[in-house]
Amino acid sequence: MHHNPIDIRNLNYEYPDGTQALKAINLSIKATERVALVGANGSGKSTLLLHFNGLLIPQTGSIVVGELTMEPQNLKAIRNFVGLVFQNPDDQLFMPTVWEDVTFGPLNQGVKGHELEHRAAAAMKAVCLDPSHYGPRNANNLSGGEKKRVAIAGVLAMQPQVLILDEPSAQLDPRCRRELIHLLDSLPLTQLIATHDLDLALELCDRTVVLSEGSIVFDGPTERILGDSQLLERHALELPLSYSRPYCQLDHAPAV
Ligand SMILES: Nc1ncnc2c1ncn2[C@@H]1O[C@H](COP(=O)(O)OP(=O)(O)OP(=O)(O)O)[C@@H](O)[C@H]1O
Repeated sequence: MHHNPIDIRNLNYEYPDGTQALKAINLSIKATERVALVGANGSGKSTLLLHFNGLLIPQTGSIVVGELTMEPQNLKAIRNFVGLVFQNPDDQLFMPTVWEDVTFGPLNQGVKGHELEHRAAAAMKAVCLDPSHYGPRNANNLSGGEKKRVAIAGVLAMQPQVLILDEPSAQLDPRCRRELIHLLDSLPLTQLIATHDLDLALELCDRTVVLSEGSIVFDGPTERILGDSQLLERHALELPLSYSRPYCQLDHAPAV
C-alpha cells in the first residue's frame, strides 16, 4: 500500500493553560513535495512542527509519517525518518564542539567510522561550513546564522527522508540565505518549511499552507496567495520584493 510521507488527520492541540493552538488540522504531503507553512506570530506553526519528533504527542487526531503512526513506541524509528530543524538552534546544539553536535544524530543511529566522518563532513560542507575550521569550535561562540547552519548540518547528517524546518532563513545573511535556498532546492526530500520569508516560499515551494489561530485557512499554490492581497493582509504576510506592485497602483503615487 502506498503511504504519503506525511499524513495529518484532524489534529488538535491544547496547551495546559487552555490555549487551543491547533484546531482540526488535516494535511497530506506527497513524496518529494515541498510545502511552505506560513502565518502570523502565534498562528500555530511551531506547535505543529514540534509534533514531528514527539516533543508534542497528538492529543486528538493522528499523524502518520511513512508507515509509522506518531506514538511513543515509534519515536526512535520516526526520528530516523524525519529530520526537524528547530526555530532556535540553541535548542538543538548542546555538545562541546560543532563536530560532536553534527555527529550526535548519526552516532545515535549507529553510524560509525569512515561513514560517520564522511556524513558529518558532507553535511557541514552542504551548509558552507568548513569542517576543519568549524568542527573543533564550540557552538556557543558562533553567530546566530552559523549556529543555524550547524543545526541544519546535524539533521542532514542523519540522512532523513523528510525534512522539517522552522524558520530556516531567519538570521541568515543574504548570501547564506541564497545558499540555503539552493541546498534545499537540491535535496530530493519531502520538505515542510515554516517561514515568514514568502520569497523563500515562492522559490522553493509550489504549495503553501496558511495557518491562522490554529486552523488551516488556505492550502494551495504559492503563486495564488501572492496574488491575493486580502489574504496576505489578513494573515500579516507581506509580498516579497520581487513581487512588489507597479508604481501606478500605489494609493498616493507621486505625480511624474
Ligand atoms: N508552552 C506554551 N504554553 C501555552 N501556550 C503556548 C505555548 N507555546 C505556544 N503557545 C501558544 O500557542 C499558540 C501557537 O504558538 P506557536 O509557537 O505554535 O506559533 P507560531 O506560528 O510558531 O508563531 P511564530 O511565528 O511567532 O513562531 C500561540 O497562541 C502561543 O501563545
